[in-house]
Amino acid sequence: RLPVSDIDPFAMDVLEDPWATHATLRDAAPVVYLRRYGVYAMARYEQVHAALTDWQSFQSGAGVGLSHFGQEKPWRPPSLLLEADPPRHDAPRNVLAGIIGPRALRGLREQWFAEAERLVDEVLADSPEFDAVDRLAEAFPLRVFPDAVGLPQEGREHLLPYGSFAFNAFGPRNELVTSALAEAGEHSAWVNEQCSRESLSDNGFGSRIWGAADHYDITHEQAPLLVRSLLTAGVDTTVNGIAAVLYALATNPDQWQRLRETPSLARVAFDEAVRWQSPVQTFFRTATADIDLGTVVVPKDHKILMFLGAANRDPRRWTDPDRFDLARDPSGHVGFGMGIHQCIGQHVARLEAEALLTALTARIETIELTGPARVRCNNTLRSWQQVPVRIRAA
Ligand code: HEM
Ligand SMILES: O=C(O)c1ccc(C2CC2)cc1
Repeated sequence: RLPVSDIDPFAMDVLEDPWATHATLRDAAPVVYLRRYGVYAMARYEQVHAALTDWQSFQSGAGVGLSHFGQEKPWRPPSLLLEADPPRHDAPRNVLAGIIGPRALRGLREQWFAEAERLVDEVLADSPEFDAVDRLAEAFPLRVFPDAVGLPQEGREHLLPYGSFAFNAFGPRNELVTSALAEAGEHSAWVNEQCSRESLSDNGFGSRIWGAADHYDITHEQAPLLVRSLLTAGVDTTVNGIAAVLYALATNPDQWQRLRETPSLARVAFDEAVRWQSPVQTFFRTATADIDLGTVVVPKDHKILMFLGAANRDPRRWTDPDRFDLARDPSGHVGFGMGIHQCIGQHVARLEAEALLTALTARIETIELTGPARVRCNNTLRSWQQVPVRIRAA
């Protein structure tokens, strides 16, 4: 018998505090039918990992949101990576891998570390009490990433609201989407404009994408969409990943001290925060045929909702999963996905976080929460509105 649930994972109270709902879904069954949306949900690590690594049965080409692109027109032309399956997915993926992969980022390390030190020095020169989202989590990615892409200075304020809308748009057309529709057109127009060759400065990620088209690795028609992928996925994600690690450290003083003693744990701290908070909480797939999952057969063309955040806290996979613990080895988490679509920007994200955490551990003795942290509800992102902290300089 198919376990059915009336849970609404996109309800505001669940988006605000999803962890109990995740536990309910994990414990109900390996696969649960969500009657409200007519989709099949997976919240355990085993099933989520299996679906992420089986792109032939669980396709991305019909969209990775609730909407089925074969039944509804997408709000924007589909991504050539996120919303494409092999073979169409292959060349765009290889091109981006060569531009934002770990080797390609070596030239940015020194510059981003210096930029992080400058930013932390500025923050230290101000009040010891401040909002870590505003002054660090948003400020740092916006200082280094648009320049690395090669964007002009003006209009960058469109980036966060554009990303926020795009992540809301993967979910149902609830109030989070309808309330942002009016302004979405303006943000989208600006983003699309920045993807053209003439908008992008030389030697950035953007101009390198156009260069790949000159070498016939992709077509010139595809180039702007690859730049759009960077602008859509490259900002809100790192902002909320950094907010997550700052929240984790401010609420776990013992872990902050451990990081100060061993600053080389910075990258582990970031990945453990991505596991613990899962900035990207959910994604969908679409069944390419009837999929027999043992307890359930998912009919062809039905949507499957994968709870990455729930899988990352599954006690069947993780010891003491709800604890942020730098002694843990977080590798294998699905916070960056898994398989052929695994986050291609994870190295950019890790470098940003490592640069900022290194600057913070060198200059700050303690960091602690001075009030309740506030979540900004989003259909896909675990997004922080405010993380009020007090710091003591080293
Ligand atoms: C903490 C930061 C980040 C998180 C948590 C994150 C999470 C994810 C996840 C879960 C996926 C898999 C989507 C799927 O399987 O359908 C993904 C894919 C992707 N990410 Fe990230 N991401 C982050 C940062 C970035 C950055 C900084 C960039 C660009 C510079 C980026 C670009 C992409 C792209 C282009 C894909 C699609 C890859 C493909 O389909 O082959 N991401 N990301
Ligand atoms: O290619 C894109 O436009 C794209 C948009 C959003 C993401 C989320 C997973 C980080 C990834 C790619």
